[in-house]
Amino acid sequence: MSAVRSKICGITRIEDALAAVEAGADAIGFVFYAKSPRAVTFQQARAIIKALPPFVTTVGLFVNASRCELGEILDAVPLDLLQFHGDEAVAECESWNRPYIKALRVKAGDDIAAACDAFPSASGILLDAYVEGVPGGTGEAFDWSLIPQGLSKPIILAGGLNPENVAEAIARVRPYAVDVSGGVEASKGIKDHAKIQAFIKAVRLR
Ligand SMILES: O=C(O)c1ccccc1N[C@@H]1O[C@H](COP(=O)(O)O)[C@@H](O)[C@H]1O
Repeated sequence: MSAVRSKICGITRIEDALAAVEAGADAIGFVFYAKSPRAVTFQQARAIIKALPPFVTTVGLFVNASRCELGEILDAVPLDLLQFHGDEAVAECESWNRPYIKALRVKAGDDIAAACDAFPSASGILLDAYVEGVPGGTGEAFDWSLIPQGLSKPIILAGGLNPENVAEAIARVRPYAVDVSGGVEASKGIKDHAKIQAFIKAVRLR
């Protein structure tokens, strides 16, 4: 099995971004969703990215953003990958001509294979927990046994992951990558560097 990649999401401070990179994270994520306690402005994200060494993937997370808002952010911030975490249709995700991943919020009865197939242009599909009324970043895990084998896209597993459960999650789901936000925080939007290190260590031990 090839190495499982990791993304630390909800970065709001330069020191947290550098701690994630130092620990070995492959990607860091910026939440451009005003209702999130981890929301960043484009100025914040730009300053953090400027402080990064090379070869770290920068991901911008959006939830049903307007074209105007998204366009302004893409003009201002050098993002490598877009993460659509709302109800965006495939045409909208594709329309920016940037690599993107699409988040699906999983609940019992969902046809995950069909949902993956609905986004053929996505670089990967992120599976997160479904929590009514909240688009993501809930800290809730979902039932990993709902994920079928042989999906058409690389799977990024998210939702309630933390240093204690990520190894089991990887063993059971065998995802391409894992994504964490709340599970490595000291408080909302502020990362705990020891938790980031423990998380990446657990990912790498798999
Ligand atoms: O982090 C947020 O605040 C957020 C807000 C809206 C949509 C998604 C959000 N985060 C993403 O949610 C998943 C799971 O997060 P957690 O580890 O359970 O806290 C992850 O992909 C985050 O990128």
